[in-house]
Amino acid sequence: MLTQDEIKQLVAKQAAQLVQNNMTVGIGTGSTVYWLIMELGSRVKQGLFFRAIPTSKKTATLCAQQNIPLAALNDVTALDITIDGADEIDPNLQLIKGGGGALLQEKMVAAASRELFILADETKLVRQLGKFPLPLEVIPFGWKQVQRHIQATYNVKASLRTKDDQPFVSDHGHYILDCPFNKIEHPGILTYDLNAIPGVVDNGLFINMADMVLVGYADGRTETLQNNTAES
Ligand SMILES: O=C(CO)[C@H](O)[C@H](O)COP(=O)(O)O
Repeated sequence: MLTQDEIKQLVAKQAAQLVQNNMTVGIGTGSTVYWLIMELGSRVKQGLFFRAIPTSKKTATLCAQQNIPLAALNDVTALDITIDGADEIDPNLQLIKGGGGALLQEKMVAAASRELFILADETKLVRQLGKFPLPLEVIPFGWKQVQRHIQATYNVKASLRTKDDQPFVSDHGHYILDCPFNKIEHPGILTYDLNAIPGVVDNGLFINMADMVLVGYADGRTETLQNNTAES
């Protein structure tokens, strides 16, 4: 049986084969994507040339260490593909992302891509989104107002994400509120409602964005799930 980390390596290795010469590729953030970057680094050593648009400072640093050429989102008109991880994936391939705090840049890069390809180990598949606390990226000014709004509207206790006993600060200088909705009945509606709250920059729901999910299982199998439904 494979460990979770070995499953991440397995799917990352397969996904790295999607990258072809001269492509512009969005590179996600997280422990699964770490293995993707390592694999792409080896392919670059063997002569592959592509441009990476990183979704976080962490990913940019890892790509640079692997000699993967980087470009900024503003330097390109469109990306061929973005490969990223996810925190939860429902049967319609709706996602919760942002466990690593990079949701804003991840969503912008994914939105500019012709295809969003998600890598996951089987623990990320859920029947309904919401067990994983939904990250809300908020501006630090008046963040407690947003927290109160979430409590009053949804009866959900949003907690300020911290790191070393200090508020976690995103690459863009924002805070993150983690919101344990538990069950999200209508993610497509919730994403609009949340983003309409003053002070919210974005939320971790990725609705109708993923085209494919490559899932790895502990027994070494992998499976590709395709997006064939629209969100209710
Ligand atoms: O959204 C993300 C970062 O903001 C990651 O893709 C998500 O948290 C999954 O991470 P991992 O591959 O480490 O399980």
